Amino acid sequence: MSFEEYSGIWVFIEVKDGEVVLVSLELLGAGKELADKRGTELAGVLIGENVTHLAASLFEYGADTVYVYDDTIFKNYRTESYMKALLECCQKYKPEVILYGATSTGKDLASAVATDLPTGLTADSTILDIEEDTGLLLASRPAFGGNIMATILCKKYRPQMATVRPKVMKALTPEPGRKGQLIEETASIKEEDIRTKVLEIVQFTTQKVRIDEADIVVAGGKGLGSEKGFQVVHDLAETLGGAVGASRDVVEAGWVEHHHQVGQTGLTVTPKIYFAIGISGAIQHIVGMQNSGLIIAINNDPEAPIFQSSHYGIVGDAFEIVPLLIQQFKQAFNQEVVDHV
Ligand SMILES: Cc1cc2nc3c(=O)[nH]c(=O)nc-3n(C[C@H](O)[C@H](O)[C@H](O)COP(=O)(O)OP(=O)(O)OC[C@H]3O[C@@H](n4cnc5c(N)ncnc54)[C@H](O)[C@@H]3O)c2cc1C
Repeated sequence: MSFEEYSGIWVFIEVKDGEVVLVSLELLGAGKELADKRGTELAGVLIGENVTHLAASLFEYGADTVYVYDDTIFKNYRTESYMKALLECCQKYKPEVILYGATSTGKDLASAVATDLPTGLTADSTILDIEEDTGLLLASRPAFGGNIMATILCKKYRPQMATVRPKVMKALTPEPGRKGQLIEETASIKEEDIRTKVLEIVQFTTQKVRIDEADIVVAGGKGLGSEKGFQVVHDLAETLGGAVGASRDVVEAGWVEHHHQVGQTGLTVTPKIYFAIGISGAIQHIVGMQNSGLIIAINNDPEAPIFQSSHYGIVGDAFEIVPLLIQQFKQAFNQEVVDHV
């Protein structure tokens, strides 16, 4: 494999409900730094139905080139169709690096593309850098339960690929009117070649805010005793406009659905504030929330491991403390409203 043929930093642009998802803009910001270091171009790969108009905002967020696959076959995300488009684009233009958001779509697509190319893939990266002279991508991520940062290299294959957690990188300030090169492509895949059909998309209507996109996550654990006891978590989340998270034991008890679960076998969250209420702090939970901006734990056991991973700890009974917090937050918000009138 001749590495000289490969150049350019690419970002897979994820589209949801007709809009570019935030992590793709964050990756354009991160990708721009890598592209500048290598003196190469930054490109986005935009796949979907009726998506071509979105390219304009990608140029404003730093993309020099946008490759577009706009076709009804890409209406809903399906691994086979998106993989085929991206593979063909890779084979034609040979990028040095491809970045994906570590979302369920990004993770699925990246692993399929990596297997088919084949090349290496670093999952859930939180730091990206590149060697200016060799173009070797340095993708770092927490390993061994967050105790070390591992920097993973792909020395033998191109393109190098990484998925990156949402809310870790920063999007550039958009430059209104900035222009780039739009390249419209057509993939050779046909509907009859695709084994999966999307019959229905079911929205989770019970969850007002997604936990992996929320700025505030209020998570509760088995220490709350019952589904009724867990209501304090819903109450605090509602007061703060946050999302409800949970430990696996809570999900297994059936108090909330699996899409609330934080941790190794649930979602990874990086909110600005994470409340852990009645959660012991098992390593499988910690790996899913340890990169939160501010972690506040409430637990009646002063020796609970969760306190070692928290910025603030409140030792006491959640059923006494959480209602007091709700009361204080409500008073503070009311005061703010009064102050603004
Ligand atoms: C392969 C594998 C994968 C796993 N994946 C996950 C995962 O993704 N996410 C996850 O969360 N777990 C996961 N687990 C389970 C994990 O190991 C723990 O069992 C689980 O996180 C414990 O849940 P908990 O903290 O809610 O309950 P507990 O460990 O029972 O802790 C309850 C806590 O509540 C406190 N408490 C009790 N009463 C009160 C009160 N009135 N007020 C305040 N505090 C109180 C207690 O002191 C205790 O610290 C996984 C396990 C395995 C083996």
